[in-house]
Amino acid sequence: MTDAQSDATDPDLFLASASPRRAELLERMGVRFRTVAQSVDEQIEPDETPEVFVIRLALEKARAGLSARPAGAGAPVLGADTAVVIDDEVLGKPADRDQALAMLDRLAGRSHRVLTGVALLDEDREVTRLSLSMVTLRELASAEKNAYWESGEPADKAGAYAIQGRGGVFIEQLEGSYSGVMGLPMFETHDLLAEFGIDYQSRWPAGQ
Ligand SMILES: Cc1cn([C@H]2C[C@H](O)[C@@H](COP(=O)(O)OP(=O)(O)OP(=O)(O)O)O2)c(=O)[nH]c1=O
Repeated sequence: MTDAQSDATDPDLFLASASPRRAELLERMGVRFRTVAQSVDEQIEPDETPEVFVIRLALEKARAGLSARPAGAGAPVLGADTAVVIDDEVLGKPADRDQALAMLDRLAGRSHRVLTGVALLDEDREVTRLSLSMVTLRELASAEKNAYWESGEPADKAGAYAIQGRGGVFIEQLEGSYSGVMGLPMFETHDLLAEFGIDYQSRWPAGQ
C-alpha cells in the first residue's frame, strides 16, 4: 500500500470524482485522499462559455462531494471537469459508436482546446483554477477510428480520445498540460492545495 491510496484514514482531501484518471494523478502527486460520491447534471447552459462551464461543474461536483463527506471529516473536497472544445462547441463523452466516430472525424487533422476546471472547497471557502491546452490530432484513417472505438477506450472520454492511452498515437502536438488533458492538471491542483496549506510534498519519499 502506498501513502496515497483512496482508503487513506487521515486524508489530505476528499476527491469528488469517479474518474480513475483523476485518482491516478493524485496518487502520482502523493496526495492522500478518499473518494466521495457526487452526481451532477453536466449540461452546458445557453450562453455559458466553456471556461465558465468547466469551473461551474468542478464547483458543483465538489459541493456535491462536500454533502457526501463522512460526518466529522474536516479535509476539503476536490472536484474537476474536462471539456474538449472545437468551433466553440463543447464535446462531452460520446453516447455511442456513431457519436464517437463523428467526434474523431471532427477533431482529426486539426487543433482543438481542452479545458479542465478544478475546484477545492470546504464549508468556509472555495478556490478554483482553469487549465487550458491546445491539442492537434493528425488525420485518422477509418480503419484506425473503428479499431479505436472497438478497443473501448473512447467511451468514457471527453472528445472520444485519451491522450494517456492508445489515443496518444493520434496526437501530433500538445501545448499546455498533459495532466490537464487527462483530467486533473497537476500544476493547478498543487496551487489549490497550497492555498489550503496542504503540505503533501513533505511526505515524498527519498530516493525513489
Ligand atoms: C481529452 C481526454 C479526456 N479524458 C477524460 C477525463 C475525464 O475523466 C473525462 C471527461 O469527463 P468529466 O465529466 O470531466 O469527468 P468524469 O465524468 O470522467 O468523472 P467525474 O465527473 O466523476 O469526475 O474524459 C481522458 O482521460 N483523456 C483525454 O485525453
